[in-house]
Amino acid sequence: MSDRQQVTNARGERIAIVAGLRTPFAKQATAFHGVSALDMGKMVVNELLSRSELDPKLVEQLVYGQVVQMPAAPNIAREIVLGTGMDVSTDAYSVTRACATSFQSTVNIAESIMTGNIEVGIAGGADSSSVLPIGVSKKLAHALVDLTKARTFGQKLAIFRRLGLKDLLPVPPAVAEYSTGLSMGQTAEQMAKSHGISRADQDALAHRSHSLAAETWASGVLRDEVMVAHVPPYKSFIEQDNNIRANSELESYAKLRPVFDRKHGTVTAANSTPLTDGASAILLMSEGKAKALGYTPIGYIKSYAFAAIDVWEDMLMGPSYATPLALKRAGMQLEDLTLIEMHEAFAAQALANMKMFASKKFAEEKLGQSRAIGDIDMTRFNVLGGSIAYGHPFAATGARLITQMCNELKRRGGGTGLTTACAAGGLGAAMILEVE
Ligand SMILES: CC(=O)SCCNC(=O)CCNC(=O)[C@H](O)C(C)(C)COP(=O)(O)OP(=O)(O)OC[C@H]1O[C@@H](n2cnc3c(N)ncnc32)[C@H](O)[C@@H]1OP(=O)(O)O
Repeated sequence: MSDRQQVTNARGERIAIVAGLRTPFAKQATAFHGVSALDMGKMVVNELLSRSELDPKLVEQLVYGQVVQMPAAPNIAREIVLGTGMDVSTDAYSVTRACATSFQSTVNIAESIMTGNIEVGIAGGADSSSVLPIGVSKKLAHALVDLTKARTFGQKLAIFRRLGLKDLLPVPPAVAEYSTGLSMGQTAEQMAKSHGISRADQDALAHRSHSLAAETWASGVLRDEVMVAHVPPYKSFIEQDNNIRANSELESYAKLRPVFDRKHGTVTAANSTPLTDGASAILLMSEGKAKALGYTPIGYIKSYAFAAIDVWEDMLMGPSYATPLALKRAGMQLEDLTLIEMHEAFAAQALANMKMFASKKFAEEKLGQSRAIGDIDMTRFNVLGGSIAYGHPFAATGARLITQMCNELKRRGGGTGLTTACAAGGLGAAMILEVE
């Protein structure tokens, strides 16, 4: 069996990315405070359809995701269809793959096109860190269920007596690994220590990210892929990501105290992604359908791969496992790529992955291959800045990376670009895009 992946339908047509769009990304409890992931998802899908001038009836499937679930609307994809101008007969389902969720939704639509089940679909993801499903303690939840079964006043009183004051406190969702209890930030600390990533290197990468993202916004190129979002009840709007720091001084990064290991740590608010609100969406079609409808795709999917590793150590190392698979499936080496876009969950995580890309030992011991994945040339790496600056609404990030990569490759006259992300659960995603 060949290692090469055939990302085409039965007619040999490629999977075309026709357009991509996102809302601006806003720091927690700022411009999108009170706006749910579902509402942001509706905004972006509506605007994508309107900008594409596509008859909604032609969209056969919508696959969407969110990481922090809204219990009242568990199938966010279907709610988007029902809450926008889309046709009610558009099939819709939701997926989750933690921070790689919109890589997954994009692949789901691509695979539906590859099998010939559909010709046109929309993928994406949204997350809100401001509208959260605040839960109750396990003891209170247990008691509330028991209360529904209690028949007498005495039985009800006995149930209340089991509860202490702290059992009544609300419980927000944790940005932590379920099976280890470690937060993502603690995992980043762990990776900084096991891979010898210095505080100075982390701060320098974060500073680079902000500086490049600020330059990119100033250049005006993001206007094509970032909508102006009018925030319900439509008294305010946000037109630009609000976490990016233009003209920030590297010295100010060094002054911050570490957050996740206050005594010996190196991971700070400045070299981590902030908690963020936002949504993104991508319109995909078979190459033939795109052509028939008169669209010029912004890119095509050349290969993709997902990988999974253990969660106890180096859990955010997914790019180092998924990338070699995607490269092999594309029949390429790292140095063949025009650009590389790696999700920066934390500077420590991105730098640890970059170090492992260059390590022959890692390749031999962990990947079973004699050659290192390759040295990352910084002139091709996250050239427009990364998630540390733009922010990271978990499920929306993958589609941001894919869209931004296609548009930047196009501006550079075409080529191939790798987009890759780590995700909770020890997962990794990689997708290689080609642009003419
Ligand atoms: C697979 C994955 O992607 S895993 C990743 C999942 N995501 C996460 O885990 C989110 C991680 N991030 C977080 O939890 C939070 O952003 C934290 C805990 C790191 C920081 O939260 P907060 O303390 O609320 O951050 P906040 O924005 O208030 O910044 C704290 C301080 O640092 C300062 N600061 C932040 N960034 C910078 C910067 N780039 N330069 C200088 N100062 C900065 C702020 O101005 C603020 O200063 P102040 O206290 O004087 O006002």
